[in-house]
Amino acid sequence: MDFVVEMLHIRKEFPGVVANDDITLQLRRGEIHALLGENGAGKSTLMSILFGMYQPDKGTININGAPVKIANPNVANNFGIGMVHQHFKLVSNFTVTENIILGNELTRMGTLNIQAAARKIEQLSKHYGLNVDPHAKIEDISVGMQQRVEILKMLYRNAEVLILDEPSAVLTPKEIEELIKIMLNLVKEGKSIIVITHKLKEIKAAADRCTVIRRGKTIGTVDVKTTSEAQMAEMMVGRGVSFKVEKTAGKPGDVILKLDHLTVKNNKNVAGLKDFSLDVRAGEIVGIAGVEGNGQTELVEAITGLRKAESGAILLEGKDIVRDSIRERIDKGIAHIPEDRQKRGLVLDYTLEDNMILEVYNKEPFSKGGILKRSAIRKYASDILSSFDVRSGRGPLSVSRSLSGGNQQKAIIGREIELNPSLLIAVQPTRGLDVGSIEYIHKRLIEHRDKGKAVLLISLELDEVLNVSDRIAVVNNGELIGVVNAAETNEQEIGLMMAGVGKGGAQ
Ligand SMILES: Nc1ncnc2c1ncn2[C@@H]1O[C@H](COP(=O)(O)OP(=O)(O)OP(=O)(O)O)[C@@H](O)[C@H]1O
Repeated sequence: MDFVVEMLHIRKEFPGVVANDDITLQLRRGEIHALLGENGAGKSTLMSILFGMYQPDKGTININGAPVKIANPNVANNFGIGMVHQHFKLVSNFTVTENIILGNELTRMGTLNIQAAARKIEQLSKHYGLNVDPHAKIEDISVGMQQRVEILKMLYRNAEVLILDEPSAVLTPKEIEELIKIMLNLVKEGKSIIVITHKLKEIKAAADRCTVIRRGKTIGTVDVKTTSEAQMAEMMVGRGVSFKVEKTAGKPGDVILKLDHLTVKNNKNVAGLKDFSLDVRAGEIVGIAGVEGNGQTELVEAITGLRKAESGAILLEGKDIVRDSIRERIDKGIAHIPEDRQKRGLVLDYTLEDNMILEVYNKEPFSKGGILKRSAIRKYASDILSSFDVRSGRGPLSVSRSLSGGNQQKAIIGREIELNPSLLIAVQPTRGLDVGSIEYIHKRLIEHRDKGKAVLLISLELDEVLNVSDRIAVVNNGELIGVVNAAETNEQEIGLMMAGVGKGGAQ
């Protein structure tokens, strides 16, 4: 068999955790190979080893049949291996071309030949159907386009093996479709791809084979065509997983959050949210459906106090909070699971336990007279971490940065739900989570609702909005297009409304 990469019996240990325990993955030339596993199963670690960022404690890597040592990412590049990380590594005020050639500059007699580089990038972009403008600035292009720049960066360096780490987590459904097309184009041209993803649907649509790992161990490699989504999910989690969200009808009570003709400016200083009115009641989950960038960020930031509202009112349990500080809003009962877990959700260099008390450290029993009470903090944090199954090497004492992305997300969700807020704002709560964790988080959101609390769910996953919400408010271009009952609508109707067509009536 023609394997371009073989990772055989790989072991990698971190303090307190064996991230990879005898893992084997063999990549055939010209295939798309999915790497599937729960949050913290060891996927990123394995790929970081292949990309030369970590050295394995045991095991061998063969490239084109010959054993190699990949000392660092430059060596990986020289072996034809490229990687697109979950969090892109682009300089936002540089152009596409400048980013791509960074560290690999074409020079002619000592001067940078940017035109030649731009021409090469244009050719590559055309050849692989990427549609990237080499002269655009990173800060002006969409996330999907930025990801293509990362792909181009690999191609520019002649990568033969492309590693994509959860590439669809940041994309809109349409961008995901385009990415799948691009991946299929790449393998048609002879490249080989390893893709880490939690989305079984995408594995079915794009991958040839799938290797499943669980808690650091290989469970097996399967042919995607002949294996169902449910079978793959079961291999991954070790039990059957329900894809359907179980919930009874909501029992909406008093209005908890009232948005009254709210207008909020976006970063470009024009109205990103326009004259927006919506009620969220106790005992209900209201989902916001919309294509990314249609006012969701402005909406959430105005409610949480991260952004000023231009006009209109925000009432929490009947009282206007528009002029309240962020802390005052938290104290009044608003909790927020933010979209960007690394920037807004966690202080990455703090321990997990310190992150668990970010909003309450100044209260008893966590501090008294300005002195932190460690034992109370540790107990509080440990309880959240075990109830949300946050897996890490040293429990509450783990540095948050060392956690896998999905476990970071679970820690944030646990912290916010534990505040028992009257209004929980959940933005993309299950982004990057495995199917088992998604099932659990959905259950907890519904439990929170059933305690008589209000939940505002903002998600780009239409399935999630449809399954979890009681009512769905659709936004387009910063305006409310309509509100519909989740039980009485479907993907088509919501999709049309997201495009700005039609209005529901369940306000
Ligand atoms: N640098 C590190 N130091 C200590 N522990 C680490 C480090 N990197 C990873 N780990 C631990 O190794 C385990 C595997 O993590 P890894 O990031 O490989 O998981 P993953 O499968 O990619 O998860 P996810 O789907 O959540 O991204 C986790 O328990 C994580 O906490």
